[in-house]
Amino acid sequence: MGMELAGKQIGKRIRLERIFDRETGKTVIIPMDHGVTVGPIPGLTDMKEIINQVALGGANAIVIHKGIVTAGHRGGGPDVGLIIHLSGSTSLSPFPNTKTLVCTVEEAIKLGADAVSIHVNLGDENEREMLRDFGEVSKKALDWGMPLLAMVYPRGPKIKDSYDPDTIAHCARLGAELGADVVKVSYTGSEETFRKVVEGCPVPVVIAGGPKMNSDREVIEMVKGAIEAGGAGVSIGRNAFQHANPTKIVRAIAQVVHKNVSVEEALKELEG
Ligand SMILES: CC(=O)[C@@H](O)[C@H](O)C(=O)COP(=O)(O)O
Ligand SMILES: N[C@@H](CC=O)C(=O)O
Repeated sequence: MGMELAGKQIGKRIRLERIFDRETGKTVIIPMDHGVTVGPIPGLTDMKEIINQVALGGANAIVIHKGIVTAGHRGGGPDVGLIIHLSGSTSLSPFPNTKTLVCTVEEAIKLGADAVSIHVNLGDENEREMLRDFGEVSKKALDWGMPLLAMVYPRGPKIKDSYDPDTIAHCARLGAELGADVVKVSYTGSEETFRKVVEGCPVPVVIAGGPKMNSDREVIEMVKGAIEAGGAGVSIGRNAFQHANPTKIVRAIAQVVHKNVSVEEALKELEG
């Protein structure tokens, strides 16, 4: 291995340590990029405040768009890893599932990013463009020693069940094969089926949260299932920032992710 390649790999490793807990090797990521997709939804009005609340709960990293970096930087409080999202699309578009690149790896570096993320929807009519973008971004990320998180979801006319375990395993595997350091996919609904996703993917897998659930128990059970299956953590947005007490729910999730506490213990944390 030449010096140049070794140097790049140490860059990725150092940055990954800012978004993964160094002791547990796991992560609690809170994505807050929804403003681009659906506008200023509840929970994401005051970005400084919500970033502070999830950081106080022990989040390891947040995902935000480039323009929010300045607006959301607190300059105080517990540090939280910064993942800048490179993809965008809106619910207003005739092609809401076609993501386009809205930021570059170089811009993210200038903004202080610890990692970048990209979103690809498999099965979309414009899948080929998103795959081409993915390949180009992963090359740039490797060149710059910048960790890459890939959010890969099955969304398109041929997708009958976007939670089908084999389809989600395909999404995770594609993320790793195209050069992501971490992949984020939907939870398959059970520990047993999610284990197959993890086993089929050579890089860490984290779960997305999905729409706001009806109870804390549902959220915690999902996190527990993912961790028991060998998942590397979570990337949960709405179920964290739309919770009545974001700091508490993030703390409870972090207890499961990093300490593997039981569902009951985590729920007690929420009551306390
Ligand atoms: C806004 C999005 O497009 C989502 O994919 C978001 O980035 C995400 O990571 C998931 O957030 P949840 O609210 O947990 O579904
Ligand atoms: N590391 C930064 C990320 C956001 O600006 C922080 O914790 O404030």
